[in-house]
Amino acid sequence: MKLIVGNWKMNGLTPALEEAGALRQALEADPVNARVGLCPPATLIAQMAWKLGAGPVELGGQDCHDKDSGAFTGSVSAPMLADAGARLVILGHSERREGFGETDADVAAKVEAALRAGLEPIVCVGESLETREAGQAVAFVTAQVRASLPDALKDRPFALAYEPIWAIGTGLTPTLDQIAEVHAAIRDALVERLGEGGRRPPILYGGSMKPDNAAEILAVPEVGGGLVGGASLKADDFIRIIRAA
Ligand SMILES: O=C(COP(=O)(O)O)[C@@H](O)CO
Repeated sequence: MKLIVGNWKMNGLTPALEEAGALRQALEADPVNARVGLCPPATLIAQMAWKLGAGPVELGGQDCHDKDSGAFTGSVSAPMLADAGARLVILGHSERREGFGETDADVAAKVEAALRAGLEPIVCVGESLETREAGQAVAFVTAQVRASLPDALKDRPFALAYEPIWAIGTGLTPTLDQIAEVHAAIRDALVERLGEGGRRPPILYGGSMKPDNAAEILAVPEVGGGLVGGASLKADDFIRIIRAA
């Protein structure tokens, strides 16, 4: 079963809760054979948890601190996300790695924090355009996989997300062959890193996934779902992607 997760990034005020309600209603009226997650800004998680109830949409955070509590002004911990109603958390997104200087070691520490809180991490990796043009995409991404995943993941549920940085929010996407090549390499790196535990996690694709390209991307071998940005903000678009799964 594919896992389709929406990442609202820093978008969404209280009225956007209606989109989550519309998503729940649509999926309850016409269920899909896919797991669906939504990661709104932290400020909306608790209200959205009421809106979504025990329905078919799981809630997630977009980041967490690696400590459970303490003097870290402005940060949100994994136990806080879980307390608000989240079950998932996106970690190591390129917008965190690039914009906030997060290293692979930082991401691994956050993954451990997420696991302590009972959250299911979605760990993001992906290369820049410069790295791809230098022919280093596979080497770069598999190095990120090896260094961002702590041993604790061996027997815990989690997902990987391959998100080429140059495809995020640009309307550009890799070719299907390029996606297949990187996803196969990620699977090999997962098994090398975590043994048998590396065979199970879904490897999502993210980066300009839209209603009109979702079906072909989701059909690529080893693509276990999608991590969707802009197209998850409106329930109608997001539902079309979910139905493509
Ligand atoms: O960043 C992502 C892709 O964003 P798009 O707007 O879909 O290009 C991914 O994490 C989903 O947010």
